[in-house]
Amino acid sequence: MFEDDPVEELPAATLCHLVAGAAGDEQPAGDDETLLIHKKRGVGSGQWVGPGGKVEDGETPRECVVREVREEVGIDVLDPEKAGEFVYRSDDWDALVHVFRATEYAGTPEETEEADPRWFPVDDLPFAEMWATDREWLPVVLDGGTFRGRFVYEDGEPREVTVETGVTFPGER
Ligand SMILES: Nc1nc2c([nH]c(=O)n2[C@H]2C[C@H](O)[C@@H](COP(=O)(O)OP(=O)(O)OP(=O)(O)O)O2)c(=O)[nH]1
Repeated sequence: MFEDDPVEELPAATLCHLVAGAAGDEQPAGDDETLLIHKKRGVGSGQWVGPGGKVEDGETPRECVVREVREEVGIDVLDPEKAGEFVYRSDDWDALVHVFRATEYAGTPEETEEADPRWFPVDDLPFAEMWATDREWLPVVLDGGTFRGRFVYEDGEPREVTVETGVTFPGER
């Protein structure tokens, strides 16, 4: 899928999708829920997204996602697992985005300068206020699956949407 795209030259970024059930004291009650943030600044501000951000020099994507979740909502994710990756291209920002799924965390999500966190039922997500193409892959990730994708936006609209599910990430957990 990335054959004609020099993805290794793109800046790397991450997203974390935390899925929690009714188990454990600090987990929300009821069926599975997932933590989204209402992003206050940066790429995608004003939308509901998974916490995450840009990978810094010398950092692995897994280290980045742990740091970004701590910075944005004040919790530690304990078991981030690679669940997907996609190329994102637009008029003003290109990236290779590594998507992680996690089920274990320590702490309580709190609002920060960057983000307002909220739990959503996994089957009732605010897609109208999310990136248009997230609906193509987020249900797969929340259901325990994997994907690879390529999304090209022009004038804020998706022009190219390609998703392959059931992929593997050799060398990743
Ligand atoms: N949900 C979703 N997130 C996306 C898409 N494309 C895309 O780049 N992102 C995410 C990946 C990163 O988490 C985020 C870009 O990084 P950021 O602006 O949050 O970076 P940062 O926290 O390091 O912030 P900053 O210091 O530059 O302000 O946008 C997309 O199509 N869907």
